[in-house]
Amino acid sequence: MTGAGAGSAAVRVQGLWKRFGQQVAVAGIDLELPAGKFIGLVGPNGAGKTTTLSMVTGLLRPDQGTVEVVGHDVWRDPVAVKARIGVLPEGLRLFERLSGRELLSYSGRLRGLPGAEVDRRATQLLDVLDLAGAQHKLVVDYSTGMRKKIGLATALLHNPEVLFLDEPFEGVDPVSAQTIRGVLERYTASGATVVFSSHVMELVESLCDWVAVMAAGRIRAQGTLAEVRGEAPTLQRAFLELVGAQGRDTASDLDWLGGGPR
Ligand SMILES: Nc1ncnc2c1ncn2[C@@H]1O[C@H](COP(=O)(O)OP(=O)(O)OP(=O)(O)O)[C@@H](O)[C@H]1O
Repeated sequence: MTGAGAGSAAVRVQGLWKRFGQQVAVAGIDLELPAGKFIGLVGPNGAGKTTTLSMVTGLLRPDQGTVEVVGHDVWRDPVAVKARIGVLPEGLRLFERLSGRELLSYSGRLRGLPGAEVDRRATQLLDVLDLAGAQHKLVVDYSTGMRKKIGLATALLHNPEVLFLDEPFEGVDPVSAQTIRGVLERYTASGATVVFSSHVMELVESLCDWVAVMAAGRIRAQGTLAEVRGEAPTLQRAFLELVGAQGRDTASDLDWLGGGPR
């Protein structure tokens, strides 16, 4: 593994902004994500997680600010960055008319890997992700969980230094989630970095050793799980306090629901 070693930053974000018309999606955030960690970017719906990950991975140009991934500027040196990262984006687009095996072969060759090595890695990834039986099926016929898994295999095939995953467990059943989790744990144990977004706190708490909390386009807290949790009993409670959502009385807003007139 080259580039960022343990102790250095895998991702460094400074003064990052993104507006869509009047809507400020990301409001001048600074982030320093340590290398070799399992990192969770958490926040409520609309917090700006996807917009942030898109800018960090070179998919969306920021209005302002800089992003460095393993020491390379994402917008000045995009090829160097893209060679070192794997991305599982939101609303993953795949080549639907290829089989899972063909998709991996194609992706591996696009990445410049030798054919024999692509085949070797593809066989192992298909096996570990429980997709060996479906490898000759067209991707269009894959279920949601299978799509996430083949997307993950594609993102891992070139052995990236940093892996970015936008809601990797959404729509995934517990068995597939466990499989994905096992692969990610093995990957970070080798010194690589995983950055994933989620709004499922229990998941983040059980997987991550480092967390950044985002709300309304700003970073509300970042640090180790223990630092962000602070005195709160769970990350969920700390999160609700950080995003200012605790104590909202939904019951009185919905007094007609259930027992009232129909
Ligand atoms: N292409 C776009 N055009 C206009 N507004 C956008 C666009 N993309 C995002 N936004 C807005 O920016 C804000 C942040 O959205 P974003 O998708 O980054 O949030 P998120 O934290 O990923 O949310 P979720 O957890 O619901 O996916 C939202 O208010 C959203 O409506």
